[in-house]
Amino acid sequence: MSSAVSSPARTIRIGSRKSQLALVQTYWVQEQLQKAFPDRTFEVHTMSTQGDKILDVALAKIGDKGLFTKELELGMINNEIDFAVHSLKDLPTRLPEGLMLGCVTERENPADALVVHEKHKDKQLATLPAGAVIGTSSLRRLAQLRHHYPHLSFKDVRGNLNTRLAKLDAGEYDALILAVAGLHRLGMGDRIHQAIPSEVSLHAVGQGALGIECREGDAEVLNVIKALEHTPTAQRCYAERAFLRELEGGCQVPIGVNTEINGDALTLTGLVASLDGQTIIKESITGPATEAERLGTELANQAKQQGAQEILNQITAEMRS
Ligand SMILES: NCc1[nH]cc(CCC(=O)O)c1CC(=O)O
Repeated sequence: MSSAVSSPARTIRIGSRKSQLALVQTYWVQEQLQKAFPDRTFEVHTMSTQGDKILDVALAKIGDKGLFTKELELGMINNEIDFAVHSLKDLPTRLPEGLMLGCVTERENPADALVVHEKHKDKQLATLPAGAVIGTSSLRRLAQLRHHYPHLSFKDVRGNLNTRLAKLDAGEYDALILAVAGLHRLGMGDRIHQAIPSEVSLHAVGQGALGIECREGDAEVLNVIKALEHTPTAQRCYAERAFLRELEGGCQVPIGVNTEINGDALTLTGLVASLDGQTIIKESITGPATEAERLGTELANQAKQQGAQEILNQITAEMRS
């Protein structure tokens, strides 16, 4: 007599960058999925991405999108891993053929944080001395802070969070701007000196959420990762990503967003700034949360009518020269 033995559920291979933040995020995903699917096996496979290797070039000058995602995407296409966990804000708005954004997890606080050198512990952004050196690699943070606080100066900073904080503490900078979410996830929330309000600086598209990318048509994997989807975060991020997708050109651009959901309505605010912080275009749109992408695209077109395209063209030209 033969007994029918069902084949064991296939092992699911999770791809991750090797940075400390990436690993914390990936192990969190693994743990949540293991709880939801106790009979399955989840393995973590780590890979270095281009962005982990090129540390001496200003991020804004590297026009290449997907700096932190390309190797993981190749891993999925070559069937070495089944899905990849990203900080959603590092995931390009256009994905390679055959891959999709399969899940967006619940967002942490998406705001940016001011982290100061010890000697400025009594100061805030507004009261830092003239010429204080703020470390940031983000054109979005640079442009918005310049607009509100023209007395500050800005210097590029690269490397993982620990490296950046060490440079701050060594006196290379007076303060840094970092994401609240990243500091919290690494247990460094005590370094947050001031959460920067959205009136001063809008956050990056997707900031504070994790995005899980997988192969299109892999229904088994898609079904597994969907267990971690947080619908309100997903709707907000789909609107934010559509806004960015419709506006961005070849390089990093100063674009910030804010989203809110009230009942069935989603409000998206989007901002495009010139690098000197002199020109700011800020527009809002409200509509059904179920039509998130349409809202994002419409808002982008609204911003273009207000002159966003000219700002972006000028930045692209400056970056190329
Ligand atoms: N580009 C770096 C990056 N990508 C994601 C985060 C952490 C916060 C997040 O999940 O949005 C950070 C660090 C930072 O911006 O300070």
